[in-house]
Amino acid sequence: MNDEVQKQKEKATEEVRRLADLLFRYNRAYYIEGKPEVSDTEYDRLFLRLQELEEQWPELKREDSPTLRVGSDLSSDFPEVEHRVPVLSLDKAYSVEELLGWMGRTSGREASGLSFVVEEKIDGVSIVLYYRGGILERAVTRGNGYVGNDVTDNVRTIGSVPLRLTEAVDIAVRGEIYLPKASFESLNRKMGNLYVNPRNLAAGTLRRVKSREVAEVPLTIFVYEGFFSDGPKSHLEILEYLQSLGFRTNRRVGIFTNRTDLADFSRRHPDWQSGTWDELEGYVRTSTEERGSLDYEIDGLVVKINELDVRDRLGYTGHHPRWAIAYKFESPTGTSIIKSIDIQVGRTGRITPVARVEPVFVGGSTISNVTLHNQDYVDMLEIAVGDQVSISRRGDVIPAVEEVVAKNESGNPVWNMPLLCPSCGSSLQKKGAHTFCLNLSCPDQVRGRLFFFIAAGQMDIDGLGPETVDLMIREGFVSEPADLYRFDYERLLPYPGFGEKKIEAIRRGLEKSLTRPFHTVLASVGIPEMGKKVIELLISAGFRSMKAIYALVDQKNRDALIAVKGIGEKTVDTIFEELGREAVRKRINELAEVGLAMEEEEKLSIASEQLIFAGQSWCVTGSFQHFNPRGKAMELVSRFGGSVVSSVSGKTSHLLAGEGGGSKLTKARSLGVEVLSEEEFLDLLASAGIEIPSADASGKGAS
Ligand SMILES: NC(=O)c1ccc[n+]([C@@H]2O[C@H](COP(=O)([O-])OP(=O)(O)OC[C@H]3O[C@@H](n4cnc5c(N)ncnc54)[C@H](O)[C@@H]3O)[C@@H](O)[C@H]2O)c1
Ligand SMILES: [Zn+2]
Repeated sequence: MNDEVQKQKEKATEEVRRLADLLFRYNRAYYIEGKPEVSDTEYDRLFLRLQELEEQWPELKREDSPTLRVGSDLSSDFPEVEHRVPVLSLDKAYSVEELLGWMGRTSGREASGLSFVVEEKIDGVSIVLYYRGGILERAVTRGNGYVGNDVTDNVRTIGSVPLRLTEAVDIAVRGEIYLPKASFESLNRKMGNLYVNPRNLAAGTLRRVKSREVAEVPLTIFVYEGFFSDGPKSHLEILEYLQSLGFRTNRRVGIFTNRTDLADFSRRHPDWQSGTWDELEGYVRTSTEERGSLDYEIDGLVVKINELDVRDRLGYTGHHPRWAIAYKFESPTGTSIIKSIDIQVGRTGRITPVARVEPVFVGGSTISNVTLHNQDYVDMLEIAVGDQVSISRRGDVIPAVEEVVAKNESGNPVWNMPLLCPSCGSSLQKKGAHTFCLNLSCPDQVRGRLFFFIAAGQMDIDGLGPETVDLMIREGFVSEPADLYRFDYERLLPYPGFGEKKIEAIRRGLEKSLTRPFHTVLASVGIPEMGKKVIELLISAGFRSMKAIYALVDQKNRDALIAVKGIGEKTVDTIFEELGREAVRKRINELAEVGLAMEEEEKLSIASEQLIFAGQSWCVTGSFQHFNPRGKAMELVSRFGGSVVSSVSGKTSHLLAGEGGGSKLTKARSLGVEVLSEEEFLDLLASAGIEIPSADASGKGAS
């Protein structure tokens, strides 16, 4: 060996050692502590580099190399059991070319050509279910691939995991347990935003020692692999068989082959995508685009050889099967530096730290502010000013700091909440995960409350915008919502920009807002936990007036509220606490005095033939002549039996598209959602005898 080569080898030895040490450490943090130290992209980069070096210098490959094993998530809280089937990781591809290259190589030797099944790679927690005689015997985590943790009691609480199959078979099944995105957001908010993503929350839940706590989290499962002595000959047959046994499988599956019997596949599974290899690229593109609209997180696609005899021949490495590969999506994550951390005072007095970061382009937009939620979140991630952090933005979700990538070098300590409110100077107080300013006349809170009150979707007061209200607060003219109705607007005349006309418009807007129904008035007050949904539940449960709601609180009748389906204990506690506060009651009573509704009017009953939107799911995009804001069109949809969603997905049946509809329109077209113009929508309403508002009735947007 000449000197140059010797030198290179020494360098490689050092790098291999360093990479292996790092990957061991990151595995531990990720799988065992559930607190990743680096982003997945960074982890994957190091992993690939190690693989590359080991290929170049096989003699440097350690027996315990992280590339040879599955990262272990074994915990000492649960008994360990041996797996009876291989439970491994997956080999990875990062581009469609790489994917096709792999498909070409693996099928090269197969004269007849193979077929490949493409599944979504669910970003959840891997689980193996063992059934004996058709009865769930054991549920075991992946562990290190050979030994896993027995979490049967916890998994039994998951409704979609069948405890008894339709046939008395002995079978091992692999699947992914996950938490739907929608449940994650609300649940995590309740837990003080302790988890960075649904996977972490699901993993944390499965490791709870008390199964009763697991049962409270709406986990669900997709199964994607079955092991049994005989039966199915292909992966498609496995999926069909699993379904017939009562398992929940993902219907979003594709099959790609250059074989001539492709038509048979599509006949057999009309709901599955099928095509030739050439069509795979398009499928990957569509899947990538649709990813944000799914109710679960996926981090890629898994491509598997369909023919089981070929699989058997190819077998496994210690790390992954040779007959499957994961195509990983580009992660919607970027890194940036925290320039400063400010705090914001919300309308309820809640204090939120916000990181100001160097602008970074993530998931389709430039981000310069990222919420840090609360002190607990900051402490958990150990965030300090000057730190380099990774920031993610998944789908429509608000941007989040996922982790610290590199600590600042100036020695800045982990950020700490100030002791005093930046707006009013009162002492802050921590309640649960959050910190509050308790001063009800705190200027930021007043501003937040009034802005909320007048906003579109709440009282929606025409002519009265945040700038005017801000001016009035600064001048000390208003501090309570009712003040807006009591103020003499003539007093604004001396201020620049205020003429008779404008003041008349404000008056008209306020006048009109006096007709808003009780549920809108109450929601506009902005009482914590008393949002539109809860108020709707209260009203349908018969608590139709402020008087009736006060009576509940005064009689301390918690049970009556808890009995309302959809209202939880925590909500009841908060409602009781809030409505017990003198300042809150005063605020509401003043609104009654200025003439706002304090009782819900009886709904005119709607004839069943008018429920023209029943069973439909509508979304809206663009702007309209007759519906301004456009939510008014959606109010009609829900009044006449339909449901309304904020983004287009496979479950959306109709899109109402006005002037200038953007990505929702494109997406709706690609998903085959029925698209209606404003004119067509009006025709539909007219034909059902539903009264149509006159064009631009609100006067907003008119010049
Ligand atoms: N950030 C970190 O510090 C860190 C540390 C370790 C691992 N990681 C991440 O985890 C990855 C490796 O982890 P891994 O081995 O647990 O998972 P993986 O990404 O290699 O994927 C394998 C897993 O995918 C799951 N899966 C979901 N849907 C599937 C389907 N339809 N068919 C088959 N399998 C399906 C299975 O549970 C399987 O075990 C790395 O690439 C990295 O992104 C990150
Ligand atoms: Zn304050």
